[in-house]
Amino acid sequence: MVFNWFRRQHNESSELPADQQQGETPPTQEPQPETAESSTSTADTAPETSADLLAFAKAAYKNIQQKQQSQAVEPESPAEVEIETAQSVAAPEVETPEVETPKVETTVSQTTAQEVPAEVTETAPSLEVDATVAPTSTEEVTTEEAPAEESSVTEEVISATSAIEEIAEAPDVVSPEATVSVSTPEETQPTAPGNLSFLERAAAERQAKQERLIASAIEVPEPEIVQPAATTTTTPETTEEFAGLAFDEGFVWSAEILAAQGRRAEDVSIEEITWLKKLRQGLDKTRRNILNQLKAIVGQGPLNQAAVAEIEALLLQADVGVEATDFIITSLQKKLREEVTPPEEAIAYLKQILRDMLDAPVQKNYQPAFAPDKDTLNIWLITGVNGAGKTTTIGKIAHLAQKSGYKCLIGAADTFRAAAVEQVKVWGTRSGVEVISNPGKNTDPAAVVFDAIAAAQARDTELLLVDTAGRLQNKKNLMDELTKIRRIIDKKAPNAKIESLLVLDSTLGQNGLRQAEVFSQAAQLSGVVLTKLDGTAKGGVALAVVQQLGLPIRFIGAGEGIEDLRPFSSYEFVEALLSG
Ligand SMILES: Nc1nc2c(ncn2[C@@H]2O[C@H](COP(=O)(O)OP(=O)(O)OP(=O)(O)O)[C@@H](O)[C@H]2O)c(=O)[nH]1
Repeated sequence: MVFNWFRRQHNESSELPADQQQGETPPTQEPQPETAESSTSTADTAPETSADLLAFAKAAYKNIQQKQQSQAVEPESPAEVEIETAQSVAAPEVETPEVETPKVETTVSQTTAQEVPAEVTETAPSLEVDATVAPTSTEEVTTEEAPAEESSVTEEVISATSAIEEIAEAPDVVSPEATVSVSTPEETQPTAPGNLSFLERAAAERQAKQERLIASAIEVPEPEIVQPAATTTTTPETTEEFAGLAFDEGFVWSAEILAAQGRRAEDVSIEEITWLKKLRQGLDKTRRNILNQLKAIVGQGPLNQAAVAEIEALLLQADVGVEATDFIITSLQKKLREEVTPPEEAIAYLKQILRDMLDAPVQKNYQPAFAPDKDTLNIWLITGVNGAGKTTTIGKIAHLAQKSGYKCLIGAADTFRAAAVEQVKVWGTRSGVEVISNPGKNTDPAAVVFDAIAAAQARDTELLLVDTAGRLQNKKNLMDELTKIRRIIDKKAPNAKIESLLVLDSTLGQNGLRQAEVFSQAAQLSGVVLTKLDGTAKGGVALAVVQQLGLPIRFIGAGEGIEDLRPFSSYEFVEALLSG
């Protein structure tokens, strides 16, 4: 099953035609349920009290653990996966579409299958902590399960095994890792007196071993790790960590955000939690520095002049922009003047104002979810000034599309800078998506787009991402170039669904907006990708973007890694911005 990141639901099979897939997709809640009156309204199934929410988070954590364990038990021969993925990645220049297409498809499923092993691998260091206690412990475990080669070894193993079993059964003694680790030293074989019977000798050995095991177990540097990490089925503790995922405040918050959107605990995935934690962490600066104070003021009741001035200053500092700030203050004042609003409700209302603002452009041209249409060619032109994160964004979207079951291709049409093509190719390799480029110098970008569309049509590509030049020095040139590209698309792929997305660096705040205005005049923009939201105090620029440009935010980036970009959700964004 492929998780469609764009639609936030599982595709039953990425291979099925769209009409069949719809039938097989399990019904899910809209990602943003709180569009109406009450921001506290949740889906019927969503837990309501904090105790319920904690239980939900625990259940979600346990489910993720179990999924990870079952996947770890059945490894998908990572060696093969790697080889084949590498093959498909390493052959971007192959011309024959018939050969290429199945490869791309293979990459899709394998990339998905690879995720978990990759994540499990990431957790290796924590598991290796045990291994360092007993460097050969892994071998020992293997030996235990495999038939022993020599009888003396067998004997040794039998007694060691029974000792392990006994100790494992004994309460509060030692974790299996520690137990295994101590079984290493072969040279410490007991020297049982020759006149003892075999059973007596074995019992003596067992006794001696047990003593040694207990003694060594006490030496384990972290005695609190008594719980067997790999087999934990008890309720997660706050300090618990599994597969690199800690059950901490961030996990609970993320689980709550998913619960509020009607997700079931068993459907919560490690990737969604990881992303939400990252988003919240990324917006930490904006939240802590500015918007938390805003919450405090709003929570005090009707706004007096001083409070209005303070809110104004706070919002402007967060780069919310004058227009959006005015709108927020006017809406708040109206509400707080009309009725006595307890702090919690005032904050909920503030969240609703922000969500409504962020969703306004989407509601004008209603689209249920921003996603490439299945079984048709979608062409997304990616524009933006150099350094905004354009190339990185293309790579991340390509990765997301692959993972979500779309056949994807990249057209390297930023031919103005030679390095740009190379950079896009690197990201193509990372995401396992082919890049169509023209190696010649000063190639016409429109010609590259032409080739890329031809390749996309030959391969039944569903999403063609086109990198475009981002220089701003000459607005007319930019406009001419983009117009030419649009003309080629209209001619060559008249039925394609076209989006023109502007990549905007959020750390630039209001300055970025001025660039955006130039682009929106030149490029018939249909949406924005907001990058570098991690670590900026200017997260409020998202509100300025929609208010001033009237454009919806389609994706947000919160890090340099391939997983650090996701489709935008106003609900998640506002919660990350305003939840303490
Ligand atoms: N922290 C952070 N860095 C990012 C993010 N997105 C991109 N970057 C970084 O921003 C820098 C510029 O990104 P690019 O993708 O090369 O930007 P570009 O717009 O293609 O610019 P050119 O390469 O100059 O054409 C790189 O160092 C990226 O790693 C993000 O969401 N967070």
